[in-house]
Amino acid sequence: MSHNETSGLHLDEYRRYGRQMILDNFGLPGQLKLQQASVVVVGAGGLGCPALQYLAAAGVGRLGIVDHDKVEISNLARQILHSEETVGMYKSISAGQSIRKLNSRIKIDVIIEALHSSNAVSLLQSYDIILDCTDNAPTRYLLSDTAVRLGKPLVSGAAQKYEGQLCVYNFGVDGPCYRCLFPKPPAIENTGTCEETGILGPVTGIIGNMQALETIKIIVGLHDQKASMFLFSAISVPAYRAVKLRSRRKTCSACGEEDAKIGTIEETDYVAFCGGQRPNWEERGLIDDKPGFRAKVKSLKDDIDANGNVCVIDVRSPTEFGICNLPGSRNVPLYQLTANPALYLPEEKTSRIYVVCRLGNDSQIAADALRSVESDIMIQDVVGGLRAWSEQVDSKFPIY
Ligand SMILES: Nc1ncnc2c1ncn2[C@@H]1O[C@H](COP(=O)(O)OP(=O)(O)OP(=O)(O)O)[C@@H](O)[C@H]1O
Ligand SMILES: [Zn+2]
Repeated sequence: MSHNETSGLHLDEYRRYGRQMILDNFGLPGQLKLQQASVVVVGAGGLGCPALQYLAAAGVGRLGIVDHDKVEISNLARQILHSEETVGMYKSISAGQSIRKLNSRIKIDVIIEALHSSNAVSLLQSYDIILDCTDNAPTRYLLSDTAVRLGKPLVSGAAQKYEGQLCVYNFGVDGPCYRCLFPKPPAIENTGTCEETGILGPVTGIIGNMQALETIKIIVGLHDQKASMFLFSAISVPAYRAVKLRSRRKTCSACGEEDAKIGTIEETDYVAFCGGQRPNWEERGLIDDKPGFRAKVKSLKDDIDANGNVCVIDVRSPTEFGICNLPGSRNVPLYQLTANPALYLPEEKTSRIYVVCRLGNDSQIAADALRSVESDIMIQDVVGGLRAWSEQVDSKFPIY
């Protein structure tokens, strides 16, 4: 294939990209800007897949894909670069393969790593634009702080249930960062994952596509550089809303004036900032260090096998407890337990209490509450809950 020396595009690429190149204010210069641009997409899930797909198709010259997770069958309803054949494969590899088939000219960096405060700057610094396609609060703050530190725009997407949001942070003369808008992390109860709250695939498709669109606009120079937040709700009329945003906050601890500043990214504990650990963050490799307060399902099983009767408190609702439960476990719904934890300490002598729920989040709250009234007994929540029990210990235990 011949290369057009004067323009920098291959001859076949005129045909390939012609439909976008003939647009007003796009032209050959726009296409060349895309070709020379580098974009890193953090998270190759519901948002990352469509974003990557359109960026690759449009001819962005270099794409980085950061994700440490593997493809699961439950991802296929929305994470459209993965397929039945790539279940079990690392998402970065699976997504990389898909977009490679779509566009063999572009450079693709497959990065199988979780973004932590220790590696964020080094992994992201060589790209022009950063896309936040992740799903958890610590990573959102980490990405925003890193974008501020590196002086790069952050195209951030979020989607849950029937709703989605899109915003470009740290862009333009005085565009705000994520911390300007959300100085405090969301309450822990409001940070559920798609697994917990549900999500409709096309909603992530819309937001992920818009992330690609905003990115292309920034690269080509079509973006008005005014800060706004785009809100989508599939079941509202109208479905779309945009809110103008104020400029950078002078007192912002990340992008504001010197004296209000947070410490370095490397020194910041983003998980602690977001209110402490959620078991699924640990399970999903988002946390480096592990506290002594939790038990893996396998150690609960070993304890039951060795000692027969162990003390297990199940904090799900009675209805859920009625669907399935661990033999010998005692049902104390979360709200009841947290209202008066002392009431639910075991009468018989025991050295250890396990607290379990469906997915391993409520149990952590309950274990904290029990610890606040009892310090002699080892109180542990069961990481991953009954879901993990079914997946790792007893495949006949129902998953619902
Ligand atoms: N710190 C991080 N570093 C790298 N990738 C991350 C980080 N945090 C989240 N991700 C990735 O972002 C993606 C988010 O996508 P999404 O929520 O659609 O997927 P999921 O977590 O597989 O879904 P589900 O909640 O249904 O299990 C995941 O693939 C996840 O691994
Ligand atoms: Zn800020």
